[in-house]
Amino acid sequence: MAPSLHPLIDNGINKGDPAFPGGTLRCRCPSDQVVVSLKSNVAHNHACGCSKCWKPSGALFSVVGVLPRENVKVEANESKLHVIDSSAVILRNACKECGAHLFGRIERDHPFRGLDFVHIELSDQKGWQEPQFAGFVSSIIEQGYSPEGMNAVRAKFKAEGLESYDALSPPLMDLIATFTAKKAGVKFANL
Ligand SMILES: N[C@@H](CCC(=O)N[C@@H](CSCO)C(=O)NCC(=O)O)C(=O)O
Ligand SMILES: [Zn+2]
Ligand SMILES: [Zn+2]
Repeated sequence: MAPSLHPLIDNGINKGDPAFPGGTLRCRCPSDQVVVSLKSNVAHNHACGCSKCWKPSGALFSVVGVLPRENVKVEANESKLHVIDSSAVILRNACKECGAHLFGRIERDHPFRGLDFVHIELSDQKGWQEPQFAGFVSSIIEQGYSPEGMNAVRAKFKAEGLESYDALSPPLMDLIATFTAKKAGVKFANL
């Protein structure tokens, strides 16, 4: 049987609406949900196989995108949120009761500081940007997925139209490298 990558990918990807203005995320509690409003669509939405991003049960990957942190606002039940690992680069604010991650924020000097990481499956609205690529694919091995199954995982992403990377997509890796180079005072030239 083909592995379950993520419910938003397994049965075909629904294209988002480029004009989608944003919407509301709710945690998975049956009542007193944590509610977060997002005032824009997400960008760089991707499947992530890393060990820290929140995955629905049974899925090998999370689906996570970014948007400017000023577009993210907790509207209800903020007291239920806690940071699950304060030593991580991305401070993931999760519901203490249901475990859903509402947003991840970076406070340290980092190329993605200013962007929050969110899971649009916590919204029941349609139009969010569809997944663009799969990142940190090999990381699922670190969580116990058999290395022999990796060809099937990458083939399934390909069949759904997504490239697999073992870190992030080339544009994001270029952003990280540019940040690192500028910080080190590197001068760019066409060598
Ligand atoms: N093999 C590791 C990789 C973890 C990792 O570097 N994850 C990335 C991507 S998360 C969203 O794309 C990252 O930036 N992590 C920073 C953080 O998680 O705070 C593993 O699987 O853990
Ligand atoms: Zn909850
Ligand atoms: Zn991740």
